[in-house]
Amino acid sequence: MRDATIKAMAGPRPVVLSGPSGAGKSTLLKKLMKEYDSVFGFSVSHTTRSPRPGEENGKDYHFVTREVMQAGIDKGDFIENAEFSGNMYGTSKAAVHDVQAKNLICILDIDMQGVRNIKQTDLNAIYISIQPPSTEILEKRLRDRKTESEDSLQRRLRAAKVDMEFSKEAGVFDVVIVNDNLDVAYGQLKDALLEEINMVKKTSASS
Ligand SMILES: Nc1ncnc2c1ncn2[C@@H]1O[C@H](COP(=O)(O)OP(=O)(O)OP(=O)(O)O)[C@@H](O)[C@H]1O
Ligand SMILES: Nc1nc2c(ncn2[C@@H]2O[C@H](COP(=O)(O)O)[C@@H](O)[C@H]2O)c(=O)[nH]1
Repeated sequence: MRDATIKAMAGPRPVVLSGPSGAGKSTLLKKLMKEYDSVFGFSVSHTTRSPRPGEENGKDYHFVTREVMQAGIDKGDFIENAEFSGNMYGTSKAAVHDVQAKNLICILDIDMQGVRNIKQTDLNAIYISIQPPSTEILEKRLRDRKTESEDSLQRRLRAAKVDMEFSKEAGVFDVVIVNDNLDVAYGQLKDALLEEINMVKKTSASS
């Protein structure tokens, strides 16, 4: 079992969104956070990749060097960390703590290595996999997003194949959503989280 420091902040169950790069995790979670801004809070990960146009340091990610990230890992500041497509990514204890301290549902957007590692903590998360309708559509979405070099795109597509198999493993995910039509997928995501959403709304109305 990994470090259980986070357990002390027991509140609503965190939500882990995972799935191939380009499947639509950020798109869905941004919609969710817009509709329920007083219910969800985003766990801001650290990464060594460069910011994309429009991404803000401290909001989308904490953009750091490998040296800074490794020092934080060595100090025990991270719940989990992974290497993905040539860059380091990780969830700090502070990122989750900051959201839970506000009594919000903490959303983590992490890859499958992160899922495996978070599963070994006391976080008691709800695990949701966002999958693309097909690898062809995934590739088109990633290309159209225009954020990746050809090398990064190919690495992400290779990782996607493994991820798509991982999503079929029994007992890993509570819900698997195929993000074909965005509105349908968003409806399924809301349905999966309805109980938690209502619980947080009820708690904040009574306090
Ligand atoms: N249902 C959908 N139909 C068509 N396009 C979509 C749909 N969902 C998301 N997209 C588009 O696909 C692209 C990838 O989506 P998004 O960036 O949300 O993926 P992601 O899973 O968060 O990727 P990453 O893990 O790399 O951050 C974006 O350009 C987004 O606008
Ligand atoms: N294990 C972790 N994976 C993470 C974290 N933050 C993001 N991610 C995943 O990385 C890929 C690529 O993200 P991108 O923003 O460069 O497209 C994607 O699958 C994310 O889910 C993290 O803290 N830990």
